[in-house]
Amino acid sequence: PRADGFRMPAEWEAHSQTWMVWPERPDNWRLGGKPAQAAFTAVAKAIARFEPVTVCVSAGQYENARARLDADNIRVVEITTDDAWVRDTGPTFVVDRQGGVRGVDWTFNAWGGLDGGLYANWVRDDQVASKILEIERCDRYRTEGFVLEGGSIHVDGEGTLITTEECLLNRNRNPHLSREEIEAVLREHLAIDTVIWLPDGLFNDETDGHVDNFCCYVRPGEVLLAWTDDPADPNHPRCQAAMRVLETARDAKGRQLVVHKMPIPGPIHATEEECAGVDKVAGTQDRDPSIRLAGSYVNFLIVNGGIVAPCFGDAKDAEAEAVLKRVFPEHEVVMVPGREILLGGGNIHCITQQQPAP
Ligand SMILES: NCCCCCC(N)=O
Repeated sequence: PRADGFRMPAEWEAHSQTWMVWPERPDNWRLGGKPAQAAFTAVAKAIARFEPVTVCVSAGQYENARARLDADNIRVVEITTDDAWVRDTGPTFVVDRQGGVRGVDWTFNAWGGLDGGLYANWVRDDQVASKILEIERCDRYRTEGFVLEGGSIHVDGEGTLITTEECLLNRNRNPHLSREEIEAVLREHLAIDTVIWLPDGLFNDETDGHVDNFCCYVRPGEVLLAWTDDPADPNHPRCQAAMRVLETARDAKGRQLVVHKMPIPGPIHATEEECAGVDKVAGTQDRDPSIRLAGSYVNFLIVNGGIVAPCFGDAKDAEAEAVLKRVFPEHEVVMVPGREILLGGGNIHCITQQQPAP
């Protein structure tokens, strides 16, 4: 893409729409996905206030999804997928200066394949990016054999990318490549010059520490980092290590970074009842009340003129909303319940994929 004049725009640059996929697999979503479908519907309707939304759904759920997504700005199309994480299975869109929009179709292996992956078969999810690009008639760059999820990277649109070593250097993604070789693929595909490597992402993040659940860009030169001051919290050393990197980093323009802090909700755990509603299937990640969930207010989506962020019914919800309003004074901040999405292992950024305007 870089050689063709394309780059990955920042999330705050104008969108033509946002993509989502309807949840249903009963071994990841409790009660056949019904509570998650309600949560996804609320997210879709919140986004649709700011920009068009396309929701991809299976044939079996088409009629139900179409009926429940009853808003003008929401289109519903039928495609087959394995699950509903379009941040990771969808294309990473790239744009040029002449109004061109194309997509990078990364190889997907369910967050680790046979070495820690979250479900046993991911062929359909590895096809999602190309199906979306077909629907949009966008040209496609396929990175056959290079595994990456969109949730594991954030860019400032000016040549800098932030990611985590925990994910991109994990042996279950690209064990055949060195850090330098991975950086070279990112530089070429996204037209970035500098990679800022945070050591680890959020504690117990089943994606192996996706950056979109831990640290994101607010504007060029300014980032938002999940933060705790509690030395007893297992996130404490992770936050400290990330801060040390961010304080000494220089971005592609040579800027030092301003680091805004975002509180971490919880600790949040699934209840016995919530876990009882999830099918047990060999090869699929198990759900247990003893496991602390990787809840994060950083896992929000920037849309045209708005911020759509998760709330958790947590004591820190109000503080999180205030932080978002402070760092995004030009955007309308909308908080949408995120617990049902978190029970599936991610949140609002993970279930969305923005398509930049030409
Ligand atoms: N159970 C699968 C969870 C995947 C979460 C995706 C993400 N970007 O966080």
